[in-house]
Amino acid sequence: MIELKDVSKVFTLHNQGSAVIEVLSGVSLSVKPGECAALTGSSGSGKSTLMRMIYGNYMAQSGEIRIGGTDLVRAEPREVIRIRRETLGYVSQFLRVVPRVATLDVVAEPLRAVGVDADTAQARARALLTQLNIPQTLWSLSPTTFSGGEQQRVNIARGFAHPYPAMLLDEPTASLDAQNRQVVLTLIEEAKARGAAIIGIFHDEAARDQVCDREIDVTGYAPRRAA
Ligand SMILES: Nc1ncnc2c1ncn2[C@@H]1O[C@H](COP(=O)(O)OP(=O)(O)OP(=O)(O)O)[C@@H](O)[C@H]1O
Repeated sequence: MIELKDVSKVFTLHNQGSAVIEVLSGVSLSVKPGECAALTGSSGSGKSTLMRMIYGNYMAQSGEIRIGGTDLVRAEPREVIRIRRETLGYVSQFLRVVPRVATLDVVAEPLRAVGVDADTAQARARALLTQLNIPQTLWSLSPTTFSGGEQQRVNIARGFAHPYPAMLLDEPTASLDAQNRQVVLTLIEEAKARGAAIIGIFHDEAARDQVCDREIDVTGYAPRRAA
């Protein structure tokens, strides 16, 4: 479902004398439906960079990034947007708050975007917000003024609303209390059970051990330096 072949990433810092930072080279990996792989490796090894390339936020210099058969490295922007809407979900730690939109609609939106009717989408949003312990009194308000932890949970609810066949999770349990952390781990296990292919970054080792089937050490893709 998620397949990378010989992917590399070089940053060129045009505002700093065109300094070149080689981060990753020769990344080849494949994650099957129902499988969760954790990206590991030391700080600065390129875990977030790899995740952002798979989502299409960073351009890969070479190689192929296939999501359900489509190569995102060569896809038209319109196709990338379609894949993000239908196939590839991304859950980060932070909610990009949409001004003036009620929390219930923020969470239901990914389902509405793929054509699910309003009642069904809102029912799913209500179930997720309840599961993630967001008080009902907040559902009709915009999450702009919510606490950091509440925004994070709204973001997780939104990220799990649509059953994406592929998902990227960036520290989904960071800074959650024990109860909500367990809810997120259950959502990940449910996503795997329905066949989602998942790649995640988890600094929370116990969470990683509970939901991930294997680890991919990104340090192994450091570019070879000339001696
Ligand atoms: N937008 C960017 N422009 C230039 N360099 C970048 C950019 N993003 C990341 N880098 C560089 O790429 C390298 C890898 O960074 P990245 O954030 O992917 O590491 P990481 O493994 O996720 O680290 P951490 O565990 O500390 O979050 C670092 O040396 C960083 O400076």
